[in-house]
Amino acid sequence: MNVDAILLARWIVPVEPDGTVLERHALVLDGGRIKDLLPQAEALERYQAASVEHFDEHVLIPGLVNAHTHAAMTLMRGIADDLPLMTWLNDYIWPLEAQWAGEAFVADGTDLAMAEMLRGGVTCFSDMYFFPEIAARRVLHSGMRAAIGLILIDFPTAWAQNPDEYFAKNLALYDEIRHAPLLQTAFAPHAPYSVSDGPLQRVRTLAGEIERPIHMHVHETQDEIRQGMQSHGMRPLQRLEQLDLIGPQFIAVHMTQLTDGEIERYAASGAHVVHCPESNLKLASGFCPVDKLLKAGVNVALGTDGAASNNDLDMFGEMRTAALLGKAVAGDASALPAHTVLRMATLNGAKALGLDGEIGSLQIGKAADVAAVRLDALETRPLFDPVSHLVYAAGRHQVSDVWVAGRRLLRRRELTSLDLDDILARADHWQAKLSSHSHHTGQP
Ligand SMILES: CSC[C@H]1O[C@@H](n2cnc3c(O)ncnc32)[C@H](O)[C@@H]1O
Ligand SMILES: [Zn+2]
Repeated sequence: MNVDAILLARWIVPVEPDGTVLERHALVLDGGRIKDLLPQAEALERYQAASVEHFDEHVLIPGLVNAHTHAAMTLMRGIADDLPLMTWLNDYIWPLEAQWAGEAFVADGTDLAMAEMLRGGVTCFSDMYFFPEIAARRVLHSGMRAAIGLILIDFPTAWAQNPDEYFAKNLALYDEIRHAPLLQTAFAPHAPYSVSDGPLQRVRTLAGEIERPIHMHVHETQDEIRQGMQSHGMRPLQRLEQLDLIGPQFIAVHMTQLTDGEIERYAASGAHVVHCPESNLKLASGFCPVDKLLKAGVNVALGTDGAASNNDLDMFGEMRTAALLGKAVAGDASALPAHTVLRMATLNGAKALGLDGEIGSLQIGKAADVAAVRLDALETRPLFDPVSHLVYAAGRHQVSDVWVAGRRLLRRRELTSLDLDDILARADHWQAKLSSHSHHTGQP
């Protein structure tokens, strides 16, 4: 039988149904999908491929899913460090965004983010940022897969002046890209402290009607809880429950402030969590009780958050931090073992986005979203367990190749769809512009 490609790999970690590591197997790709997964000799006997390639020092894994980011914020990497969330947002980030975050900023920042993510094995990301139609256009150009946030916030921005305009633009964007095979949309109301009840009720209704997830920052800091108690007389999660938002379509990002009762109710609701450990650590926001959530049955995915609070989009780093922090928070070295964390960074992200039928594991019939990671570097020798190395020892620079829907977007570390020199030149241009702003405002 004729197929597009056979990838002969030293190891393959399909992630589903369990933590099995397949040795010297072949991944057969055809028409953008995984056609087969079988021992190498059998693959070469059964299939004639346009391309047969050896990955003798590599492990093939499902493409990583960055389940929460603000892609264009790469252009603000390192501009406002060492601050707590609300000072960071109110005094630095929101004023900068008010001045600079227009169409060109979003296009250039999203390209920079996608170049960084592809070189780190990420094939799919869930984005939340202004001018989402521009991000969507850039994602289409790159060949990556993404869930584009249909954003909503109470205050006027360069993108929309009031809730009616936010909804009109979001629904027009949903309509425009609903048939693009690699693009999804998700409602993205910013946070409980920045979106009022009326617009949230409208999100609830629309999300039910057009069957889209709702992606929101929730319980990020203790301050958010205090403010919620003051303004609404209840904790933000309870308010969202009363607004009937919490259910299988809901994706709460951060969740560092949770009581045992809230964990129990959240698990029963079928809603998802995106854990962003590095952003939480850098902003000193708090600790998400990941082990408790997983044990309660909550689907917990992994995200980097934006590059202005992380300060990178490195899902390898995020996996390592999640594993180490998860153990410390649980007070249990057996919490968040390596395979669980790899699953959080792949299948759980896909599940949160409603894409687990399509991506997240190397299962026959799923889309061919794959990353090849070289494990012959001295930093990953000797090797007893490739999954252990992926989470605890490997770095993103060991990613050699990446495919999205069978299209090779990274070939031996070279980007094939994005022009790196041009992206870097545009990053330099924004560095110059934003530096003048910093001087003007006296910010660091
Ligand atoms: C409405 S577009 C997204 C909005 O979110 C801001 N943002 C980035 N990181 C965080 C975070 O960790 N918590 C809350 N808000 C965040 C970003 O700057 C945009 O204004
Ligand atoms: Zn965020």
